[in-house]
Amino acid sequence: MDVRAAVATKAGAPLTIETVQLEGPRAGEVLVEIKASGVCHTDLFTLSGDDPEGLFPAILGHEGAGVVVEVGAGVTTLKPGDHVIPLYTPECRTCSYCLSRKTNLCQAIRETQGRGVMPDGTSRFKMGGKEVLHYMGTSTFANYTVVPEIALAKIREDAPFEKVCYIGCGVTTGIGAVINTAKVEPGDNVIVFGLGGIGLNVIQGARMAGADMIVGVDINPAREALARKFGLTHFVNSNEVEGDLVQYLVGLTKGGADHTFECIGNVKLMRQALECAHKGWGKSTIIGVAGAGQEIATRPFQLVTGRVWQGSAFGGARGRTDVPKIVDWYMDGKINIDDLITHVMPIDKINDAFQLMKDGTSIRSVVTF
Ligand SMILES: NC(=O)C1=CN([C@@H]2O[C@H](COP(=O)(O)OP(=O)(O)OC[C@H]3O[C@@H](n4cnc5c(N)ncnc54)[C@H](O)[C@@H]3O)[C@@H](O)[C@H]2O)C=CC1
Ligand SMILES: N[C@@H](CCC(=O)N[C@@H](CSC=O)C(=O)NCC(=O)O)C(=O)O
Ligand SMILES: [Zn+2]
Ligand SMILES: [Zn+2]
Repeated sequence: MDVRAAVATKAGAPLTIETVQLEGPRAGEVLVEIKASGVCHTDLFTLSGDDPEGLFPAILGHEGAGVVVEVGAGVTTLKPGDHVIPLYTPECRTCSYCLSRKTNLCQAIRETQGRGVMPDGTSRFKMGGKEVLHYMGTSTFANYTVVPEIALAKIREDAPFEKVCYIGCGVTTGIGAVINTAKVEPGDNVIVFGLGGIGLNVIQGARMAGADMIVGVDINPAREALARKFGLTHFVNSNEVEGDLVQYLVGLTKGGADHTFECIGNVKLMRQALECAHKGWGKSTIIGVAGAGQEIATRPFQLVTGRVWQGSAFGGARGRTDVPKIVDWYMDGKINIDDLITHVMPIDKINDAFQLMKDGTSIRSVVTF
């Protein structure tokens, strides 16, 4: 079938809207009509050429929501008409990672996903007779996509696609990092570096967890007002801090934070986030994704003296199990998504969504089909 997709032809180039041929679902796969997709900083990161796994030409997008159109042979848990959110972290429930109960990083299809192909090693997308690659196993910047059954969360049918698509990455990543990975406790002091589409959800999660001080660090002063609505208690514009930012934050939190989160993807800030965690017990969680060749560093003494450095992918969430529950939280008014979706536009305007992100004007843009 012909589908409309925003194609990333090469690193650094704008996406182009194209008619692409999509083959139907093979065994274990599902054809999904994508109704809406958020644009995450990770899409921009891969498009920029910084992603060591970035491959072109490809159809990016990993924050979608839509409806099942057709299922391939052997698919038992989904049927046409079901509403779904594609998962870049699948949940097969049978691999050793899933069965360990120690991680959400299901590895059932990770190798082929990283090569931009379906689990059988081929792509379903073609343009002008040539293969176009999948991205993160989801490729939601197309009005139809094919996704493995294990990478689809079935969600309730009354949830609006334009809002809950954001649960496909940003909401779950931010709130999940607080609840599942860091396990923030009532009364904890928290510092969040980066108040964008992820960091504001970390703030929202910290408030849900009952944190006391919730400090946000950003260079964009426009982020303060919205962050306060989500639970921020102290805003720090790092461009305005005189002297050492780490010392300033340690002073503000009277000895360091119980938990810090890096939500930018900057290795220097990852170090600062670790070093302003409390001596003896402070935990620093890296969420931001850094480019090829970037490495983190600190004095080992920072860890010897009790700080813990860890990371979080997709908020530690097991997608098929947890995503439907997060959709319920939204529908029950327990979490705020609406105020974070600052721009909605047709897929034809997707390059505007990237520009708004680069300019620091948007929190989340959602493209519709
Ligand atoms: N680990 C995971 O599972 C996931 C990781 N990510 C990553 O999280 C990071 C954040 O993504 P988004 O929130 O969508 O990006 P965003 O662009 O919406 O937000 C980034 C924020 O960082 C701020 N910032 C930039 N440079 C700064 C600096 N030097 N000091 C202080 N603040 C600064 C910006 O002003 C902005 O508010 C990205 O690296 C993204 O790739 C995103 C989703 C999932
Ligand atoms: N491909 C990159 C790393 C990209 C990355 O870290 N992705 C995150 C999700 S970011 C979502 O917006 C993730 O979950 N990673 C786990 C994984 O298995 O990919 C690189 O090679 O550095
Ligand atoms: Zn993302
Ligand atoms: Zn698995």
